[in-house]
This record gives sequence, C-alpha cells and structure tokens, in this order.
Amino acid sequence: MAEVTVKELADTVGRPVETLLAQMGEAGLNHKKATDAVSDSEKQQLLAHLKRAHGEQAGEPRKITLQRKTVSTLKTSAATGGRAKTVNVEVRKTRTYVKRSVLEEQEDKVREAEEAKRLEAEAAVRQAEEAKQAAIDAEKRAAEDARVAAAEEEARKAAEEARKQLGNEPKDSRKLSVPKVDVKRLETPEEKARREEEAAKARAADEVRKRQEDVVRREAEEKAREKTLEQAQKIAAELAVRKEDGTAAAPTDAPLARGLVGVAYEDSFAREDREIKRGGGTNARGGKKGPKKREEQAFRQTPRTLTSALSKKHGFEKPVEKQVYEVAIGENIVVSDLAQKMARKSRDVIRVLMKMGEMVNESQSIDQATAALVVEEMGHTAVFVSDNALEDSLMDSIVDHGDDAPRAPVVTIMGHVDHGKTSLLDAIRRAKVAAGEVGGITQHIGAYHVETPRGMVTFLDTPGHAAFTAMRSRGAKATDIVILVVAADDGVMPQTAEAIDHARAANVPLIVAINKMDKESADPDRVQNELSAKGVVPEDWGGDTQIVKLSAHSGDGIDNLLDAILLQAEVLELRASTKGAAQGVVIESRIDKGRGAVATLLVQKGTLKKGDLVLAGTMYGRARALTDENGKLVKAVGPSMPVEILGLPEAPGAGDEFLVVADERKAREVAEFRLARDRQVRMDMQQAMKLENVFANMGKKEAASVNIVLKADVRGSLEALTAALHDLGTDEVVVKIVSSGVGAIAESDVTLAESTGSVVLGFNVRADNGARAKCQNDGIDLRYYSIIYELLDDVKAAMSGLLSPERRENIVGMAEVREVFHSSKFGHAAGCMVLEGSLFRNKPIRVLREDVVVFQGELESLRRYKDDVPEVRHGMECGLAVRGYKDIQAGDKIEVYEIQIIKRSL
Ligand SMILES: Nc1nc2c(ncn2[C@@H]2O[C@H](COP(=O)(O)OP(=O)(O)OP(=O)(O)O)[C@@H](O)[C@H]2O)c(=O)[nH]1
Repeated sequence: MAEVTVKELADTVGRPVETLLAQMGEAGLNHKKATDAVSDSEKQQLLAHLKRAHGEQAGEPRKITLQRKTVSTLKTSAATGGRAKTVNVEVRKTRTYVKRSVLEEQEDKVREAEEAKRLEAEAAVRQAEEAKQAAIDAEKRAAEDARVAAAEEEARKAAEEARKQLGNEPKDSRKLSVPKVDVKRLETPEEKARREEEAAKARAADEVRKRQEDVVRREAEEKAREKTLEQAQKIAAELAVRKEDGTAAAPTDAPLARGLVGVAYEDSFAREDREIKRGGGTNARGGKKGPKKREEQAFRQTPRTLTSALSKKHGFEKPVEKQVYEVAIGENIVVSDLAQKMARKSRDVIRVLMKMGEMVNESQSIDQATAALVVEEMGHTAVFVSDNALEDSLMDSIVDHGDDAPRAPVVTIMGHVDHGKTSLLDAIRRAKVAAGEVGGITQHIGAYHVETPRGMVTFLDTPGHAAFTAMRSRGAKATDIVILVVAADDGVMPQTAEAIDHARAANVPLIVAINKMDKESADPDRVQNELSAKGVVPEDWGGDTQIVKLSAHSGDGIDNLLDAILLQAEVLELRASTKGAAQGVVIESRIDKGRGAVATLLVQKGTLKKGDLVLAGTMYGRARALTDENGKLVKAVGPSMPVEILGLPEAPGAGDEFLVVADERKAREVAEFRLARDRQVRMDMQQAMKLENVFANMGKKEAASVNIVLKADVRGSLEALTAALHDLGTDEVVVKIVSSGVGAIAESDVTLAESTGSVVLGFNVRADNGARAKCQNDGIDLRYYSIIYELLDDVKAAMSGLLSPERRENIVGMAEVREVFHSSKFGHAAGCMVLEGSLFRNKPIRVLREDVVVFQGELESLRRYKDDVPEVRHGMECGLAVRGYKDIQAGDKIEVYEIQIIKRSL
C-alpha cells in the first residue's frame, strides 16, 4: 500500500495534525512533521495503541442492537358508505450486529491467507496449463503455416506450369489470383473412424475391467463369509465339547451351540434390538431417555457382529461359590420372610417344608425350631434371636430382690348358676356379699383375699368362665386351684361340665365342693357318679380329685374345704419373692365415670406401691391410688394379693400381664411393641382357627389333634357325634372334643375354642348373637351341620388334609315370628319381622326355637300384604307359611340359607 503523510492521515481521520502527532508519539512512532510519511505497518501500530488506550480489548461490546421505528400513515377507502379511515402504521425493526472477536478475525485472516495461497496456486497451475496450451497452439500454428506455405508453393508451381503451357509471361505468383485453400484442419474419415474405434475399445476395456472387479469383490465376500461361518462352527463345536466334558456351563446361546449359525445370528440381533429398546444395550449410555430418542436408537444401525453368550458376557460375575447366610430367626417367622433372608424364593422354602411334612403357605408363620431345620437344610446358618428382645431387656432391668417366700394360693370358684358360689365365698369370708348383690347374682368379677385361721387364700369370684378363659388364652395363669361348686340336689349341669373343661384345658387342679348338703334332697353320691362320668373321679373312689361336702348355709364342711385348698397349695409349692418391682396379672378392669380406668390387679411377684409406673398389656401409667377389696386405701401390696388401681389411661384387658417399670421411655417402647405384636398374633390366630388349616398345623406342638367345641340340639345326637368323632382318631391324629354340650352356642363356648385353638361345630343349633359376633371378631371357625355324616366328613377331611370342595351354608336372612294366625289357604301362617338379611321365597329354610333347629324345609308362600313376593328385606314385615310344618309358634325364628360350594386350599 502506498504511504501517506501525517497530514493526509490527519485529514482522513478528521483529527488535527498536532493531536495525531502526539498520539503517534505515544504509540512509539517518531514522526515529527506533517509531511513525514506514514507506512501501513505504522498505521497498524498507531491503531493498536489507540485501541489499547481506549480499553476496547476487555470490555469491548460484542453485540449492538439497533432499533428503528418508522411511522407511516395508511389511508383506507370507505367500505360501504362508511368514512375513509387513516391508519397509522408503525414498523419497528430490530437489527443486531455481532462483533466478531479478534480471534475470529485472526482466523479469518489465516483463512483468507490460505484462500489467497490456494488461489495463487490455482492461478499458477492455470497459467502453466495456459502456457502449455499456448505452446501446443503455437506448434500447431507453425505446422499449419508450414502446411499452408507448402500448399501455396504447390499452387504457385501449378500456376507456373499452366502459364508455361499457355506461353504467357510469368507474373508474380503472388499477384495471381489463386484460389485460397481452406487451412482449417479437417478430420479425415479414416481419422474419425480410428477415433471412434479407439473410443469403443476403451469402453469395452472399461466394461471388462468392471466385470473383473465385480468378480474379485464377490469372491472376497464369499471367502469372508465362509471364514466367519467356519469360525462360528468352531466356537460352537468347542462349546459343545466343553459341555460334554462338563468343564463349562451350558452355553446360553443354544442355537449357536447346535451349529445353527443363522439362528444364532437372528437371535443375537433380536436380543441386541431388545436391549437397545430397553435402553440397556451396548449403545445405551444410561440416564433417562425420552421415548422418541429410544425409538431412534432402536432403529439406529448398529454394527452387527456374531454374538455369543461369551461375547455378551456381563461385567458382573455371578458368585461361583454358594453364599452362606446367617439367618436370624425369632420365635416365629413368616415363610416369605424366611425365604427373603436366605435370598431364595418362597416356593423353594415351601418345597423344603413339604418334604418335612409341613403344609404351609408363604404368608403363614412357622416356629423357630422348624425354621432352623429349613435354614440348615438349605445350607445356611440359623441364629436364634428373641422376638421379645425389648421385653426381655425390660425384664432384665427389673431387679429381683429377696428370696422366694411361700405365697397364698389363688382360687377361682366355678359352677352352675345358683349352685351357691357366692354363698360359699360369703361363708368363707364371713361377710354377707350375696345379700348386697342386685337380684342375688354376681355382677362383676371380684377378687378377695381371706385370712383364715389356717392361712391366707385369695379368691377370684367370676360370673361364668369368660374371664378365666380369657386370661388363659392370653397365656396368663392367674389361678392356682379351681373350686367347682355343685349343688348336691341338682347334680352336674351344663355349666358344671363347662367348668370341668376349662379347668382341664388350663391344667389347673380341681377341688369339688358339693354344696347344699343341708338340703333334704341332697344326693352327693349321684353328684359323684355324674362327676365320674365326666372324668372327675373322687379320691375316695381311687381318683385324684378332692371332694368336700359342705353347706354354705350352715357352714358345715367349710373348714374341710379350706384344709383341702391349703393341702393342694402345699402340693403345688407356691412361692414368690416379696421384694422388688411388682409383676402380676389384670383380673378385671372397667371405666368408672368419676375415676377413669379402674383395674383390679393380682400381684404375683414383688410388691406394688403407690406411685409405681405400671405397664399393663399395651398401656402404662402411674398407680395413683391402691384400694383393697373392701375399698380401703393401701400403700403397698405383696404376692397373691388383689388390688384395685387408678392411673392407667384406659381399661386393660382381663388376663393382661402387668409389671412395674422404672423407665417411662422403655414402658412406652414396650407398649407400642406389644400393640404391633398383638395385631400379628390376632392375624395368625385367625388363620390357625380355620378348619382348613387344621391339617397344615399338624406336626406343630399343639396341633397333633383336631380340637373341637361341639354343641348339639339333643343329648342323643351329641353322644352319637362324640362317639363317632372319637372313632375318627388315628395313631397320628386324634380328635379332641374340648367341650361339648346341648343347646345354643354361647359366647363362653367361643372363648373356650379361642383359648384351645378349636373349631366350633353346631349340630342343629346356632350361635347366639354374642357368640356369633365373637366368632367374627376373633376369626373362630364356626360351622353348622344338620347331617351327622357331613360333620364327620369335614372333620375327617381336615384330619387327612384332603379337603373336598366345601359345601358351606351361608345364612342369608333371619326373621322372627311375631304372630301366628290361621289361613284358610295355607293353614298356619306366620306374621314375621325380618331381623337380618332378606327372606327369599325360593331358598331353603329352617325353623329355630330358642336357637335350636326344629324344622328344615322350604316356604309355602311369602307375602307382603296381599302380594306374593320373591324377597322381603331387612326391617320389613311379611307373612309366610312353611310347607309341611304346622307347629309354628310366636318367637320362633325363620332362617333362610343357601349352599355355597367353595374350593378349598391348604
Ligand atoms: N339350702 C341351701 N341353700 C343354699 C346354699 N348355698 C346357697 N344356697 C342358695 O342358693 C341360691 C343361690 O346362691 P348363690 O350363692 O347366689 O349362687 P351363685 O352360684 O353364686 O349364683 P350366681 O351368682 O347367679 O352365679 C341362694 O338362694 C342361696 O340362698 C346352701 O348351702 N344350702
């Protein structure tokens, strides 16, 4: 570029010369005058200095956005009769200029330089080619000139010859008009033919070469494929040999192993595709992918090579050595939990259990010993742990001071209604408790301790046996001795028999008190006979039961009874420590309006003091006040003493164990733990009580027998059933009739069934409301039968574990007969109220009188007012007639049922 003077430059940039000179001086240039020349490089130097000086390097703006706004007006012509409108139109334009960075500029410069070089090179090549072409052209032109000169010479010679022949003076040949020969090079036909021939030859050669290349390529491909096949077959053969030798696991690429390479190919492709689609293939990079992306991947061309099980081997190595786990087992463990602890499937564990003769499903629990066998069978190590670690630690924390000392026996008095339980207790206590009772019937469970001249005895006075059994069912043994009161004039009655069953089930010694001996009608021998028939054989008759004849009225024989009690207590060697934190059992509890929860506790060990923190079952609280049975406040009570306490948040259950704890936090933890455990136990019980599970439960300690509570309509059928059921027993399985009786199924029957793990079978009898509700709540299996062999078949099936489909009766409705009237059409008709469910015209019915079946058949008619109806619902009145039954009475119940066939499973 040309140089300029300082002045010219100053003019160009619009600056005074002096300023420019000063800036040039700062830029390190030594220009002094306006006429000094400024070269291009000096200009660049000055420019660089100025940029630096203005700090443009760092914060120089890279982007400039220009906005331009133009406003114009637009006139619209009038539409239909309207006025013309002027519309302002504003146009806004935004333009962004992005300044290229210096680097970009440098890159551009480099690129430009390279481009320039490339262009130069191209130009040079072009020039060389042009020069070459020019040389060729020049040569051609020279040759042409030579040819033209030769032709002219020839023409001149020909003209000369002609002139000679004509005798004319020779003239300058150049002045002769000689026809001008066209000097343009024309291709001769020969040349054209040769050129075409050469082109054809070239094409043919090209064709041949292409074909040869094709053949060579195909041959190469064929060879490559053959080689691949060969390799694949070799791998397959090797794998097959290894499999035969047993030196390697069977290859998972089965088609490949069989030499079916094509199939293996396809399989591997399909697998690969599947994996890609799953997102787990070799191309998957992990992380979340949208469905579209996955789809794209699924179709992406992937390098497909022959894959085998070995080539696709996962990075994770399956452990070759078997893992041996330490399996922690509590007192019971659910099968699925056990399987999980061994990292096995539930069905594997069930299989092992079946081999051991245990039929369980995965949700059932098995005991510690059985679980340990399974664990060892499966090659692991069993570690026993206590389920009740929390409770254990709590118990450990209780310091047991003092040695055991003899303690008073705790006695429960049982017997049939009005046989004189309360009178007897009264006689013993010398207090007229019976006189103060409403209607003379004991209203609540009481506990009393009596100081007799021969020692202290604690009595539990219970109305029936519910509390006793409830306590037993919770595993608490509060009673040491049962006194069975039998009226000498009445003999063994249903509740007497029940009491015997309960005492036996609880394994508590029995002392029989034959009461009312003062009565003339007293017949103690008959009573003893009847007792013997029940398996209670008096000592006098060679048995082991003490029998005391007495009169609560006269007091005769009371001392003998106390003697018998204390003798029995001695035999039992009853002892307990009197010091340390108290432990015991809840006898009874209630909510008192003024005082809150009131619980009667029986201290069994240690001493209970006022202010102690009492943990009873699932609740805890401080014993605010201790009251004895006479309502007197006491400060402390020792073993075998009953006491009423206030201070618990709610009424605990009868039979709940209690203990005094020092640490409130621990009390809370244990209370919560017990709540959860009770829930589980309830669920397990519900399972175990089902007749279907009887067989499954066999082999466990308590289930080598089928336990039954049996109630029947009449003594005859009861005896027949009892005998038949006993006959079903084998060496391995026995039928144990825990209790049997005549009449409706009562709540106490269900309680007994609950505590003994029995099923309740009713033969032509029904459960009363309380019993039915209890069965439902506690999951006790309650079944009704009206055909003996059906009952026997079910029990037999339960014993053998081969349960045929169950024919279960569902009671769908119940109505009470309110009034009976005569109908000319139907004879005796009954006006009824539907109490439960619905009555159906076409379903089978039974007539019940005091919950005992008196007739079984079907309805003759079912009417609402005057209309025949197929169904009458709960809460409605209806009229009905029973086909073939005339003896219908007011108060009878009509039960409608249906038969349901249920497939059973163990
Ligand atoms: N003659 C006679 N009557 C007695 C004797 N013992 C009790 N009785 C009477 O039998 C009836 C029932 O006595 P209770 O002591 O209330 O009988 P219970 O077994 O406690 O009755 P519940 O509380 O209803 O279970 C009362 O009328 C007593 O007077 C006795 O030794 N001789």
